[in-house]
Amino acid sequence: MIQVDRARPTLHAVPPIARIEPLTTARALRGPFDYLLGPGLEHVQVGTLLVVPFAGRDVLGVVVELAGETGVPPEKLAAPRSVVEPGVPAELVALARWITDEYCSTPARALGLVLPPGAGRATRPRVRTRRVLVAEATDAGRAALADGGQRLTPKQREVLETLAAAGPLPATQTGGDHGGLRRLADRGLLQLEQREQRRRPVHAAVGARNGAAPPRLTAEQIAALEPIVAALEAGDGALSPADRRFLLHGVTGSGKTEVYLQAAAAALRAGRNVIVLVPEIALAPQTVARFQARFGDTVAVLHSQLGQGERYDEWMRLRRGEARICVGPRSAVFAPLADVGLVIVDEEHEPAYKHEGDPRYDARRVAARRAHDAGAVLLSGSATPRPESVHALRRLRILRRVDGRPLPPVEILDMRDARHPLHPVTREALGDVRRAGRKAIVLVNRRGWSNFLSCRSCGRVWNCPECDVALVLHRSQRAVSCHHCGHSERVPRTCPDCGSVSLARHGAGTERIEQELIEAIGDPAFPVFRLDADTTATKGAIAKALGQFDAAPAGVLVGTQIVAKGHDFPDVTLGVVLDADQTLRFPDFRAEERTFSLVAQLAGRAGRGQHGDGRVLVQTLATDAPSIVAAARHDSDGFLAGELGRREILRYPPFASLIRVVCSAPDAADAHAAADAVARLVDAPGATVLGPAPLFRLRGKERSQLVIKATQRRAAVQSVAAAVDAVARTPVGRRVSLSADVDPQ
Ligand SMILES: Nc1ncnc2c1ncn2[C@@H]1O[C@H](COP(=O)(O)OP(=O)(O)OP(=O)(O)O)[C@@H](O)[C@H]1O
Ligand SMILES: [Zn+2]
Repeated sequence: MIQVDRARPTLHAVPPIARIEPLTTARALRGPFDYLLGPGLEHVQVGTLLVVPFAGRDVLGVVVELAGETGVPPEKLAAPRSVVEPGVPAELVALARWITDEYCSTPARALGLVLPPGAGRATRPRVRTRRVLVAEATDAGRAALADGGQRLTPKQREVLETLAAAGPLPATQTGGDHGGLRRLADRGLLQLEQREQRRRPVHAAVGARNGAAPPRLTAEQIAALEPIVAALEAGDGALSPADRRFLLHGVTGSGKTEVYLQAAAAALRAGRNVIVLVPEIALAPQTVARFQARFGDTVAVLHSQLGQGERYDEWMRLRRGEARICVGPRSAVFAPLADVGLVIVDEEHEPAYKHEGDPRYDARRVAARRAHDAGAVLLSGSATPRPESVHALRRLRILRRVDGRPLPPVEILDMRDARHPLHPVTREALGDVRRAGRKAIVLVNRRGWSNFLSCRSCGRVWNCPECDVALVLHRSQRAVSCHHCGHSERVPRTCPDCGSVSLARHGAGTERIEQELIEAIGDPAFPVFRLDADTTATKGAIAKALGQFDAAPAGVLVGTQIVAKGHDFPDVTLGVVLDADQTLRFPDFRAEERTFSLVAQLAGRAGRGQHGDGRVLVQTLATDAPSIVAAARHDSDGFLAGELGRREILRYPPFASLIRVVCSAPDAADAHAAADAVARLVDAPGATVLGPAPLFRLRGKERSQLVIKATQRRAAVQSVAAAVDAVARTPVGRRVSLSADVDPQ
């Protein structure tokens, strides 16, 4: 490896040079590095994976540029050792390089996002295509069966008959052994061949009711689809990039998925390929199933719950163009499709689009970038879009549900004097649903039994020893646990400070509400299903629970936010939100947006079927909160206008970009000093630095935070990245871990 002296470049014209980013974790080394492409490597392109000698060992590297000259004397250039197949498309290399700069990351980390499944840092691929030996009868073999001209043993006849009837079969399914098959192959009676076998992922199909035939669109769906299709059919350069970015803002139940499906069909007709992002694969079984029902094997699904072999095969199908639609969560934005013509972002308001590890990318922003680079149409959709998207994208409205029903009326229930977690009106309404044999959904945005425990005599509160937060009681596990670090201990019986045995439980989570509902309803024919992180820890559990609720003739689904996510159950007539202001109590500029979307999304689950109108109840202490009032009126335009006005005054996104820097260390003074040092170094036009401010202790680490508000995003990101790097190298910086998060959620 040779570091180029960029200050005094003496350029040498030489045979092809590959600029390669080695996939190492070292932050200090700044690539790319030049390597000489000798004989046998003429076919190397941008995106080719190569094993290269680097810092005394062999590492995997990605070609990011080809060049005809170099600043390194040619005799000092090393040569790559070997090519590792498959490589990645050049456009994904460009996307990864953009992410490096956009999200304060490193080239190796960003390139790690676009590699084929299984090709981590190892210099040898860990997964490959699976091959099986396949036997197929030849014409001679068929003739031998028919005229008996060839001598065949009964066993040989049986094998040939099987193959003649079934067509090509894996050798193990022919009934013959290996030697026997070989002998028949040698006589030309059958053909033996290694063929690729696809590992096919299986998906739970929840409620894919609409089969493969598209329904007739409503007038509003047609009006929304028209400009999208026009943009897909417009030639290159006919439209500006801004005219290719759409926001489908349709009320819950307005048939947005159908618009996506038909837009995808239009893209395929135009010869282009499609990426469909969903917030979380486990929460989107209906969307996945609808795409598969409509497009069959043209759809590949990519997500982390697949086995590595399945993921590899799906990735290869996309890479080779055998599959032309990729459906998946945020990482599917890196699908290796060529010629992408349409990128869909479903439920674009969902925080799951933000990746919380380095690189801390926002898949919505990456989707916009990828669409821009590919000349593709971007189609984001939601019933409760983010103010950012309303501000930036061409908005297409759908105001009515496909079934022509109005959105259900929403009542706000004042809980300020309540003694019981369920308001009397809520109890009554549940009774009505039970008598009518329908379904209800109850949202409690917190799992566990109660939020915290305190001692009635001395006031002690049980906190996590590692984090500054209260421990939550989980009765069935007989434990109190921390929802931040997972710390868990036995439920206390006495107070260790004063010895009192009188302990108070405060608040109600899903576990307690489940119990309250069972007691209040008291009817085995009206079951209560609970859906939260505790009941769905195992793979496939969410889809299973949703499937059970869907299949039940009647009942209640109680759970955390999961219950409000885009599900389409036709017989839900009541939706209830408990403690609706809980999300407002977070000190976060998105608190209003989150609260509005939670209430509006839950409201959207009710009254979608032919069973008459739905009803929605919102229990809250903050009956006047603008986000709750607006959601109760289904007034998303009013809410968005108010929210955009507020953000403009306060300079929050979309009127500025936010960058958050968190410094954490065992010692609070170190964390604060590091944050302070970063604050002093950040210097970019139009950027203001807020903080340092203390954050609550997490996993035993004291934390200090800065928030940078920037009007010139790129300059601010660069300045923050440089400041963080500089502070990390100081004595105090070595005792602190620093992370920079662009577009924090
Ligand atoms: N034109 C149509 N005619 C009849 N049924 C339709 C039509 N379009 C969509 N549907 C059906 O209406 C139901 C609701 O559609 P869909 O789930 O796409 O709504 P949505 O807008 O995505 O709602 P949400 O925002 O709540 O997720 C689905 O069962 C879908 O198959
Ligand atoms: Zn903890």
